[in-house]
Amino acid sequence: MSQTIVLASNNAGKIKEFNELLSQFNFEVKPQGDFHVADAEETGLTFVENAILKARHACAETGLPALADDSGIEVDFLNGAPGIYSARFAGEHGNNEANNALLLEKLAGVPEEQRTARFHCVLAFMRHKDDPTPIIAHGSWEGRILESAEGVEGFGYDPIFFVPEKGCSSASLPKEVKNQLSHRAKALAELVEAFKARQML
Ligand SMILES: O=P(O)(O)OP(=O)(O)OP(=O)(O)OC[C@H]1O[C@@H](n2cnc3c(O)ncnc32)[C@H](O)[C@@H]1O
Ligand SMILES: [Mg+2]
Repeated sequence: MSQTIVLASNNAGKIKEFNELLSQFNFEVKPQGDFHVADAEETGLTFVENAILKARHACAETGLPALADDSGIEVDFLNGAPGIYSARFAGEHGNNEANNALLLEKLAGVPEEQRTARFHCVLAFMRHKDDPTPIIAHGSWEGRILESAEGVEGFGYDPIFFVPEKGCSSASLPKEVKNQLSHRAKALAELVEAFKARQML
């Protein structure tokens, strides 16, 4: 399938990772910004609902198939917060520094074994805005919240997310390594299997 797919995201960090992860396929994936698509309203209560809302919005605006990613970090000590609200945890959408600072503050003094957390990524692929069977894929990545930021790679919560199997923050990993281990990489691998099952690849 060598077809244009709209990537229903305005997050530069995600778009970069998708370009790296999808380079092995022969779709042409263009970010929705190329079509001047603004953010969809994320009014869902689950990653799945929000991913569908974003994909449907991009399909409606462009008339093309769309792939959306709704993701975030779930912290056990905070009963799963910030979860679907990860992008706006500290109030202003996409203020990574404020979000990280607030998360560190909420975990101040909490011992290491209680700082467990995981990233989630839900992908939704829709062929058109009325597609009644979106393809949904999910990946997660286990780790814990550090006591201070480390590393300059990645985006979002990466500087404060400790990756046990590598012994460092996800912002300290080379992008190729994050792209092998991450929630997004796992979700994309699942999406590829679903595409194959539907003979779309
Ligand atoms: O909705 P779009 O336009 O895709 O962009 P967004 O930034 O609003 O994206 P989300 O609504 O899915 O919110 C995801 C939040 O989780 C964070 N996040 C998701 N994946 C991440 C990753 O791989 N590393 C670090 N932070 C991540 C990210 O920084 C955001 O704060
Ligand atoms: Mg968003």
